[in-house]
Amino acid sequence: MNNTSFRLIGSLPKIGIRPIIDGRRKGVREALEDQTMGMAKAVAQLLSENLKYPNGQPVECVIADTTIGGVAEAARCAEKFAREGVGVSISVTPCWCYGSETIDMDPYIPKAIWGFNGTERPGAVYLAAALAGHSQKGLPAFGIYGRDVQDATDRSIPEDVKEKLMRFARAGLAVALMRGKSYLSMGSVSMGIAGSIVNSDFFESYLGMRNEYVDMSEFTRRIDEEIYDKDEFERALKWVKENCKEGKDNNSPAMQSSRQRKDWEWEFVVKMTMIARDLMVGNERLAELGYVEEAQGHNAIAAGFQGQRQWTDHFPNGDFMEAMLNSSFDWNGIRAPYIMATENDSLNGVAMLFGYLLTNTAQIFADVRTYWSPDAVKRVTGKELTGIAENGIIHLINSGAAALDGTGQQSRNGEPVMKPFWEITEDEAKKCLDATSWRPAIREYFRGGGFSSNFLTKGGMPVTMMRVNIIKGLGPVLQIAEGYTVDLPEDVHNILDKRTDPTWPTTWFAPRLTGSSAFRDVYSVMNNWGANHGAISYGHIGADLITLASILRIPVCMHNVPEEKIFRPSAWGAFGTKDLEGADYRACKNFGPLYGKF
Ligand SMILES: C[C@H](O)[C@@H](O)[C@@H](O)C(=O)CO
Ligand SMILES: [Mn+2]
Repeated sequence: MNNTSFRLIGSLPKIGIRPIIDGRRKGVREALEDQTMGMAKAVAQLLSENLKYPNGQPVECVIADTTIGGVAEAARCAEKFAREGVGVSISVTPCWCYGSETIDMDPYIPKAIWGFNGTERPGAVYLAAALAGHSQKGLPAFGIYGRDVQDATDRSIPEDVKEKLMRFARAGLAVALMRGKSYLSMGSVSMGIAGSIVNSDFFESYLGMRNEYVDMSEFTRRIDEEIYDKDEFERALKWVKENCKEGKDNNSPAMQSSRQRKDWEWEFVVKMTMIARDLMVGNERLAELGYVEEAQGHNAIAAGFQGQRQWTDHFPNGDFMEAMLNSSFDWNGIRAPYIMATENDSLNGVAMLFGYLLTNTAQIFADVRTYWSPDAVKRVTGKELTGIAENGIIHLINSGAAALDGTGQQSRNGEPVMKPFWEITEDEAKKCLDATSWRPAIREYFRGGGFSSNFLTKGGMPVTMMRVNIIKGLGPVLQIAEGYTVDLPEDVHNILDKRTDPTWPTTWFAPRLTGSSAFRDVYSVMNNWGANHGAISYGHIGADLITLASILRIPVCMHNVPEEKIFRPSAWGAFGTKDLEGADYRACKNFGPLYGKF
């Protein structure tokens, strides 16, 4: 296991816990000290036992030195949190306390309040008063209030409260982790794809991120001038020869490259992979080799590679680089994935980043290529779609950036999964590699050659497809479709796959239908998708995405998450409670992007 790959600059954000108390001494406060601090400790324990940073370490919680009964203690807490690098705050209280005198006023820190549901003391009354204060001051906060009354002596956290604490903490940490990091654009706009017109106003205002841009000629420079670790290169090439099997060449004989050229292409794409990684996060070895500036990297938590067409018309394509970096393993062992968008589609890169930061798992990048209705499948294969595929399927397929974790060759309790890197075994990494062949790139598309990863995702995995789009005059919106990967009968798969580019990785996706609007049927899901790409994350993470989007003030324009799981700041209720989607738009517009005007 190797956790050095998440080596971005900036310490990992902690979760700050603020125990809030009734400030009246000589009876009230003293009687509440233990219970209040007890709640803070219980929340800290819950979160640090259950949440992990992208490097696999447990999330760190910091509790204020004292309970907070008034503004002086609130200020001391804020000072401690700033010193400790707190990025997310949770206030807890079992009693009445003084709203605006005690709340967390930092506008950039996502915040939640848990008000104990008891009646000896009115924790819920404080919760309501503090949330009203937050709303009135334009500092939206999440309210957490257990469904069932607890006894004053009960130190446990009820299940419904746990679920909300965890959902808020995962989303809040994602916000804090991306802040101050970069999206590195390698190259420019790919084939006119709007998502690769990288929009720094969006990254700065909505994500608190910055943009770095390098020309793809930087790859040529580093290859020609040998600005990479040559020892690592030798090791990497040997590993690639042993672990990455070259697949059948689908090019016509006249178009096929010579063995000698293919061997050169392999060396070239391995170098590209190392160089892209070094550009993203730096590499101390380069400083030892005399390249001190290059050793720094761009502090990139996500990146994109233009590839098509100027690069791929001449040089080997970026498929190997993108697929390997997005995966949880390479010649350096099992490690955190690097988030990289193909075709420099930064908006899909952001969706991948959301999925990654919420789950710590590798992501699939794909074209949302074809809706196959049951009738169309019947017509071309003579077969009926059955089971979860019975209403039709969507073919997710793109050369490039799908992580090899997307083969579905990792497992938990006998089921296919995509795991955080620290849970992946050597055997599972090997299985993902064995399930992948590297097919010489189709030269009609990729004149410079290269190798495309080819695999078929195992069916039966719960997954979430997501996508950010920017709409002029409105700003960014998020789309979410939860569903499952599907196993098709082999003959059906072969007929459908051969109609496309069978050298690319395929995921058959069946969204979960709700019977209404965009989820009326599978066709409507495809028809409502806002762009050519989607990012696919393991698990049903739609509820977490909705919480995350609300913190960033990105409205969700399409989702199939059950209403009881939707958790947004309490102020959202003031924009309407009947039509949650409309209320989300109004609330996001009213509060505006977290980091300032778009
Ligand atoms: C090879 C082709 O240009 C593909 O890369 C193209 O269909 C896309 O992926 C567009 O998003
Ligand atoms: Mn594409």
